[in-house]
Amino acid sequence: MKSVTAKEMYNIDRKAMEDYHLSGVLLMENAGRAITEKVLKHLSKDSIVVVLVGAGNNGGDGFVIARTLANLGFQVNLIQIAFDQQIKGDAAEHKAIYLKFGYQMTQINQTDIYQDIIQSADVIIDAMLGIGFQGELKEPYRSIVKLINSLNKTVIAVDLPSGVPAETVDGPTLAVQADITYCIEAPKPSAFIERYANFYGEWETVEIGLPKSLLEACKTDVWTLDKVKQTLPKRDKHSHKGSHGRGLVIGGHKEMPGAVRLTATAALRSGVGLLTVGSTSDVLPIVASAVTEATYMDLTDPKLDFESRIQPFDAIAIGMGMGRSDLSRQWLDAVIESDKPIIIDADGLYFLKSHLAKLAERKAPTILTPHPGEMAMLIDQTIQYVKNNPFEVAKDFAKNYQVYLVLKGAYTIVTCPNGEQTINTTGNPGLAKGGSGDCLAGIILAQIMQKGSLKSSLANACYIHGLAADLAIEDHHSTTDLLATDLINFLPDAFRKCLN
Ligand SMILES: NC(=O)C1=CN([C@@H]2O[C@H](COP(=O)(O)OP(=O)(O)OC[C@H]3O[C@@H](n4cnc5c(N)ncnc54)[C@H](OP(=O)(O)O)[C@@H]3O)[C@@H](O)[C@H]2O)[C@@H](O)CC1
Ligand SMILES: [K+]
Repeated sequence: MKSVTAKEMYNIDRKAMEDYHLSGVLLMENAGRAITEKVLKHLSKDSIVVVLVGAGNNGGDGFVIARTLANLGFQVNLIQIAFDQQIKGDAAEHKAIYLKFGYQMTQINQTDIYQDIIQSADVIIDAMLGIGFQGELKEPYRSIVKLINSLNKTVIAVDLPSGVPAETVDGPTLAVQADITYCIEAPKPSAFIERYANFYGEWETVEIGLPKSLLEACKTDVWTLDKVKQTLPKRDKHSHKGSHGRGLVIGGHKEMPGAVRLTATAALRSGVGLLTVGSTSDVLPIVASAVTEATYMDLTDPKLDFESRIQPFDAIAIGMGMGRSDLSRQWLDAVIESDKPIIIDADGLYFLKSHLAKLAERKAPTILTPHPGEMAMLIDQTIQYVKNNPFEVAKDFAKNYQVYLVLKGAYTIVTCPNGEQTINTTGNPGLAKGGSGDCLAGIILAQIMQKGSLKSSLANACYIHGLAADLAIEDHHSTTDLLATDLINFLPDAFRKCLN
């Protein structure tokens, strides 16, 4: 599945019309009918349906939905939130068909009755504003949105909840609070941005007959189980431990020995061939007592030649619980100078700010795994700015510094140095705890050393991390009690689901 911006959607629409001779009226009919099909699940034969229709093509979809439902015998009230002269093009054609069928509508200037009609609804269909919405919501939409949100009705949004932009806009958000949104062909980026996502309620896509090749050409993938099944490498019968990568985890200090332990265990559970943990002499025994399958490297040993000791490894993850000592800064410097694929997390990101310019020159891939706070620190912005503009922030950063960026959040976004992005949809609020990120670093370390593209390895790692948490809360845990250790215990179930 793709996530498609408004600009991309308008382009697809235009090409569908120009190159494939699919008319706008036909696409609107398809959209309206596809959504009606879904709406039927929410109706009983006595339901009173109110369809709110705006001035643009989102409103055009509303005319088709109202006509189709009325034609099936449902009691439908259509309110046109626009003056007649504002309804143009394809929407006007469908309005004419609606009226030709003999169905009634209420006009926007009939203020005294339309509020009562909205209040009488069992189900409200919001076909007021879609991807053409820009800026701040204007009247009369503002008052209508407030009225809808004050009522306890089933609200179904067409393409987007009105008031939610396809992508971020500045200013406060006033939008329809939908129970479910039926997204035309693809969810728009705002479905994955914290400040807008809740307005969608649940969301599902509907197919309206646009050529698949046009959608597939869009750059942002919503990573689904199908994608994971297609791309997650299966182990070859003749493989040996050397075929699955030799990983090094560097981190931990005496006040935080658990982080590397989580990373190491997660890496081992995620398919790494051989794993070494490098840490301080006081941390190593604590980790070693819990992680039997790893080997260890004392990074505080004065005789250690760090540069030569990291040479045999295929990839390195650094930063988890590492602390901010001079020693850890030196480890990070050496790791950045190396020609190894590296994952920089947590305290490693703290030191990274002064090294950013070096990243673009690295010969091997660099993967950064910031949460929004760390991202904000790296770009001198507020956390809110990062959360409001995650796609743009991640893309600019990944392209500028030629890194793979895993921007963590409720929907973790993986961005490649060429700007391609994937959105993760697994995971739950149980992950909002110390230790979750350490596990993710371990899964990533293991996955990037397997076959397949780096983009799919990273997207799969995020998917499996979230899936383990989702499976953990199915029967055993809740989002309140879930610990990172529990997540690791559910990695076997997650892998089995993805590999079978
Ligand atoms: N292939 C596809 O994708 C297909 C897409 N289809 C559908 O078309 C939809 C896109 O239609 P669209 O381009 O006409 O825009 P739409 O969302 O109806 O909004 C335009 C209206 O909003 C108004 N308006 C804007 N900002 C506002 C504000 N702040 N406050 C208040 N009003 C504001 C603006 O008014 P204006 O600024 O012009 O005065 C104008 O009247 C899409 O989401 C999907 O549902 C399907 O039919 C078939 C194929
Ligand atoms: K809408």
